Amino acid sequence: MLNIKDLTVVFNEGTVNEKKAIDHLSLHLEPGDFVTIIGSNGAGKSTLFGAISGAVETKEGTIVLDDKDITHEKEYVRSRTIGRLFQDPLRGTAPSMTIEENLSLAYQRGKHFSLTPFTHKHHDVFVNALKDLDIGLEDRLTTKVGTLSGGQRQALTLLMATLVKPQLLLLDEHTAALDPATSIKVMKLSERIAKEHHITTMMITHDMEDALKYGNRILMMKDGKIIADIDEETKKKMTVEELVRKFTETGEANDRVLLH
Ligand SMILES: Nc1ncnc2c1ncn2[C@@H]1O[C@H](COP(=O)(O)OP(=O)(O)OP(=O)(O)O)[C@@H](O)[C@H]1O
Repeated sequence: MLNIKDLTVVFNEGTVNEKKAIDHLSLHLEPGDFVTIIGSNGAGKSTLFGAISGAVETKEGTIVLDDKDITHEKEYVRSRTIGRLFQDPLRGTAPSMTIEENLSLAYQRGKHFSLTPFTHKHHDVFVNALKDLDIGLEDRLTTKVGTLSGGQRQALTLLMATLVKPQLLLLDEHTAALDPATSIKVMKLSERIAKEHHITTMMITHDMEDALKYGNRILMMKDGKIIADIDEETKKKMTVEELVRKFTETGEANDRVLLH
């Protein structure tokens, strides 16, 4: 479903600040894969998401999603089929608009007509989707999103990214800024939504326990390359300590490697 071949991304090319952030990286994902991505600061994890979502330019290589070459497709076009969540819960929702207005915008994504007035049919879709989130937002459709907590906002962003099923969901440390209990809730929600709708998902995390607990494959990155690719069977048998040891052996451990 996702096929990345020989991908290279270079920042500030030809200057003293030139940086090869992704270095001839190749990767193949199957439909429904949930891949966790680990690697220390500067390994190139977010840049990889940037290249896939079109936020950063690809210098070399190809990115093919469901048989379509999207390597040089504009970011706004890709955003119709690729959902992306960031660490900051303030990104991804419009604070001065209500929950219903935000969901309406998300619902129109990928459709070629402009905004239509909210209908009762849409209203029911939103209420049911919010009920399913189970965080008490279903009775608050007219609440302005800016007044929600970080966790509620991130859960809403997740819902918005998946209301119309994306081809690919990119989660970039999307629970890192939340308190531990809320983080677990949003993480479980992400896993459930991905599973129920069979959404191919890539998730960056610095939490080794989460990297093991969620998904069916782990990728370890260093210097813009994938240096370890752990399959489902190996992952199932692996302990957090073993994963941390593997991480340490590569010289990748730093103070952002979290153990609970
Ligand atoms: N817009 C940019 N301009 C110049 N250099 C950049 C830019 N974005 C990232 N880089 C550099 O590219 C390298 C990879 O950065 P990236 O943010 O992808 O790493 P990361 O693995 O996501 O790190 P972290 O865990 O800290 O988020 C780093 O050396 C970073 O400084």
